[in-house]
Amino acid sequence: MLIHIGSDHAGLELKDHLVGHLRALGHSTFDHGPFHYQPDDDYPPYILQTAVAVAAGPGSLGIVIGGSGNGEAIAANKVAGIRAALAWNEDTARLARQHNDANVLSLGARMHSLDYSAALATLFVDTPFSEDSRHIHRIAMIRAFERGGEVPVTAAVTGNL
Ligand SMILES: O=C(CO)[C@H](O)[C@H](O)COP(=O)(O)O
Repeated sequence: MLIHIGSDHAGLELKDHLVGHLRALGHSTFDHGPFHYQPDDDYPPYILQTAVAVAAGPGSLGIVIGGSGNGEAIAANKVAGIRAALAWNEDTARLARQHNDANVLSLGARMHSLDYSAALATLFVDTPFSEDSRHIHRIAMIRAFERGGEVPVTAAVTGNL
């Protein structure tokens, strides 16, 4: 599998660690930087470049990394076609794929050890989407909103009118 990866200064060490880890598992990686430690660099350019590459390459996945992973998930989710999920334990990493068909994993490098983050990345990459109809339906609603800007109306919402 091709995995695009990007970070900022706070995620640089983990990014480099994950590139080696994922390659050792047989995956291809595309490193979107940064390539040197600059303590005042900004995450949006690296993260948006990573997310755009994932959106342009169906079947590929992405991993974005910062100190918390919050801003990285926010930025990646601005790219059409991206479903980025912040994972902080095994369940959230697995469910991001099973329920959300997330194509980008966001990690907070300051929240976990290198080894634990690598375990979360492995889980994310190895877990398939469940293909359950309820999840397909919900993701389709998000995609329709992304494309047309229309908020889906549910039975519960209609009942409040
Ligand atoms: O996680 C992040 C964004 O969500 C950044 O990595 C974090 O904000 C960087 O912090 P600092 O500039 O203080 O090193």
